[in-house]
Amino acid sequence: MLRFTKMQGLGNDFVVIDAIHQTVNLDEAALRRLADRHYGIGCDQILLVEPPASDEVDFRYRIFNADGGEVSQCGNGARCFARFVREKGLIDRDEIRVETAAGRMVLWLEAGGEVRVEMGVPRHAPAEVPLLADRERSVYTVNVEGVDWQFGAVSVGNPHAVITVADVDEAPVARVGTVLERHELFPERANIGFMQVLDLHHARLRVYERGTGETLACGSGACAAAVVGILQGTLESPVRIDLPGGTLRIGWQGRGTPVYLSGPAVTVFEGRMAT
Ligand SMILES: N[C@H](CCC[C@H](N)C(=O)O)C(=O)O
Repeated sequence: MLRFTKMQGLGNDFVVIDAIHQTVNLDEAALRRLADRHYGIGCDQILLVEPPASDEVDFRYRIFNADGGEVSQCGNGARCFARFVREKGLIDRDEIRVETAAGRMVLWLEAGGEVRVEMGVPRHAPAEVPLLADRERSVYTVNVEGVDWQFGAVSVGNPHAVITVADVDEAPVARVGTVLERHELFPERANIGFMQVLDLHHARLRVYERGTGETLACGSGACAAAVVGILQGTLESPVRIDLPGGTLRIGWQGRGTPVYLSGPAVTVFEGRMAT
């Protein structure tokens, strides 16, 4: 039986598994079943907590989308990871250093119950997003079903395209998100954000996530939207991002500096599942 903890960050939900104190062998089919909301536990992503590969970090953690694909970054997941290792007594400090496939991050469990994450330095060059483009632009254009969509592109450890719209409630998230998530422009596919700027420090956002579909919140998507808005001159740090599941706070001081994400992380239930 596989022991797991169900967690959520603004409704973006996770199955978190301690792969330090139990042997975990989950192939892509097993991961998909685990994430399935009818035949399994149900979640947007699965997080595997592993021992550190070096003494410079406290843990390593791996991220898998509901489609079973492994990815390198998850902002809401990082906060839940921090809450998990602290609640399980796997660490007795509120500052946690972790390594993912995207690199190293530092997380802080804060007094008010929120978690702050240093998400790393955003990357803007097309080859680093990755995005097929001849050069870096603040705005790219793609045609979907006869309509030109303009977007900003950035990697925050995972690829994001951010489209600015007048009203996120009217945005064609599923129709356009489905096409763009797997568009040939994005060699590794992409997370597609639809952002409505409200004022210089405040925006609304919906995200069609790579490998999962639209989620109630996307932490890396909120970081990507804030970075794109700041570079396009429509936002200034700090930025409050309102997603369907709630609000995240982003700070970024500009190119070459890390982006910071703050928000909640909640344990929902513990369980065991036959795999
Ligand atoms: N779907 C994302 C991974 C999860 C990101 C999201 N849940 C977050 O909070 O950042 C990707 O394929 O890069």
